[in-house]
Amino acid sequence: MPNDLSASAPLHRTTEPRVLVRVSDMGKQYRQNSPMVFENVSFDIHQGDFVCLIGHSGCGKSSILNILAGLEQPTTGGVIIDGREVTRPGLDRGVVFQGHALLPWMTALQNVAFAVRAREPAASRHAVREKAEHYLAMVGLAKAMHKKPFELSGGMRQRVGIARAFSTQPRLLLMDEPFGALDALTRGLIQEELLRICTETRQTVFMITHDVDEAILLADRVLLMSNGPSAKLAEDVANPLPRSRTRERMHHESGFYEFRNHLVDFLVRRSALVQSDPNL
Ligand SMILES: Nc1ncnc2c1ncn2[C@@H]1O[C@H](COP(=O)(O)OP(=O)(O)OP(=O)(O)O)[C@@H](O)[C@H]1O
Repeated sequence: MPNDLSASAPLHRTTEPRVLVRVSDMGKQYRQNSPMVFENVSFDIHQGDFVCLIGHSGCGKSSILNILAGLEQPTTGGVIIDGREVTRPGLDRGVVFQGHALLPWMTALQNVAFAVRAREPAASRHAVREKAEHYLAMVGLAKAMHKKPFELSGGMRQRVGIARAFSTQPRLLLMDEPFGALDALTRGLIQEELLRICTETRQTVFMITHDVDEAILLADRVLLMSNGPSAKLAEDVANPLPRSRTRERMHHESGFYEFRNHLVDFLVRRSALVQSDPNL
């Protein structure tokens, strides 16, 4: 099983893609005299990559995502996105959290249009509406766009959040357990939609998940964090399955069970051992 922190390019690529995100030697401590939550975290994300971050509760996954979003500052190290250091939130990054965070008094269309307007303040009303409609249709909500959040199911609300994030055409899409609150069937449907959209638009994504099968379906690479405090990025594993994977078929792909066992074994065993022996 690949386990190479220096070579972060996924398998199945012939030319080296452009580095979009560079995280260097990053660490976070929330209070003086408290332990570092995580430290020495370094990785690259290439243009068009879908990268998932997995680790046990409290190892600092959301903190890392919040630093990439510019919502938190790192204690050590930093993040460069497209040549610029991240110091604050920006429209070059779209964020989807577990809670949908939609504006409750606006319809789905108005919620997405609001984000499009923020990105393109000079665009005509017609252009903004067209774009918002396009992204809602992309997530299968063409017929529900005039509904307000309380009139939508949890899965539909999360789709609006995804449409809103895509509508600003971010360089980097950040997702913090976006499907954690959804039932398994809805989650599966949205996961496949997301993978299709990301492949079509070559969207670069950094996503946190607790779900190993979700990571296998979506991620080109899986980053594995050891347990905190002082958590480390222990492994950077390329997904051996081709991008054309689907939930239905991926179990039959060669390498599926080896990859899955590798990830599960990390979570149940190696994540706790990394502190004492980083070679495990
Ligand atoms: N704003 C904050 N102020 C102080 N401590 C914080 C803050 N945010 C996170 N922490 C602490 O940092 C540690 C890591 O939290 P974080 O949410 O990043 O972990 P996580 O891996 O995403 O956890 P989970 O999987 O449970 O969501 C925790 O001990 C948490 O209490």
